[in-house]
Amino acid sequence: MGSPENLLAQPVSEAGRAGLATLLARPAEAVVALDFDGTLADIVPDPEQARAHPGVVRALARLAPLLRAVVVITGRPAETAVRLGGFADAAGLDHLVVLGHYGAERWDAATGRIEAPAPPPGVAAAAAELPALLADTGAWRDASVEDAIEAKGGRAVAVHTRRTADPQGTFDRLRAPLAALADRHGLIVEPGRFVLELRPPGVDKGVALTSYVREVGAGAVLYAGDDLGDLAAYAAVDALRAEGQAGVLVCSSATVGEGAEELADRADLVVPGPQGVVELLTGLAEALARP
Ligand SMILES: O=P(O)(O)OC[C@H]1O[C@H](O[C@H]2O[C@H](CO)[C@@H](O)[C@H](O)[C@H]2O)[C@H](O)[C@@H](O)[C@@H]1O
Repeated sequence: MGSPENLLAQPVSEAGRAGLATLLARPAEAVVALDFDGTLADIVPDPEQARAHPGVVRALARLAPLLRAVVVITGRPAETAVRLGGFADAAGLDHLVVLGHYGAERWDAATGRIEAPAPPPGVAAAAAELPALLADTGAWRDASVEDAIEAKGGRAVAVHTRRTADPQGTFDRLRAPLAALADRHGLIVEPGRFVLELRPPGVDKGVALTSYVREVGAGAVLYAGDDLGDLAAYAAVDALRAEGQAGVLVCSSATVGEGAEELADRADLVVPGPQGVVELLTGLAEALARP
């Protein structure tokens, strides 16, 4: 019989292989951190129709009890990710944490409660200007402006171009006007897969991940993501590795193109979308459960 590592796909980098070996040797010190859309949930045209890939809850429930912690870090509101993920009251996930809005919000399965700061000023005012701004671009002839705007619980507002006739062209044309709108209201623009999100500055997935790793005293971290917003978490894992911690960077290659190629280039391990992430999580659980 081979070693536990041999049950799993091998990272391409030396640092990734060392990170995986440490995670498997000392799982009680390890955190597995996961993005939601594109990593745990397949990309779909309507954000409200996204769901955790079948097998995610079962794979996480097998893995979580073997590790220090499992955390989901997402641009979605925490409540949305918990609902779309089916994470509430899931057996085996009683210590799951979901950090929503890039870390501004936190849901703990242990309490079922969400901690969230007051809604940031500027979001409501920026959102009120969006319909007219989007209509003026002329890009929404075949799609609805209302369907393009995701309210995100009043803490951010996202503009989706996936359902326009020219998703990339519309995305490119909107970058400058949305940056100006965000600036006028003290917000920043977070670009993603055919989405431009106006949100408050001051937090990102890297800040959220580092703070969580320190909170639980982890010595190893595996982070899996698929989009530009995950690059901050990649940088955080690189910084932790520079401090001597173990780290593995996983890219879920949910869809090719869409602007997130840098993630695949920087990853230690590329897996084919949420199905590949489920297989990786299941493989980790099986390797760790072996006597
Ligand atoms: O941090 P994440 O969990 O990856 O969330 C980032 C954004 O994901 C969502 O948009 C993406 O998924 C949609 C559903 O599959 C898709 O239609 C869209 O094109 C993608 O960009 C979400 O709607 C955004 O609010 C998140 O910020």
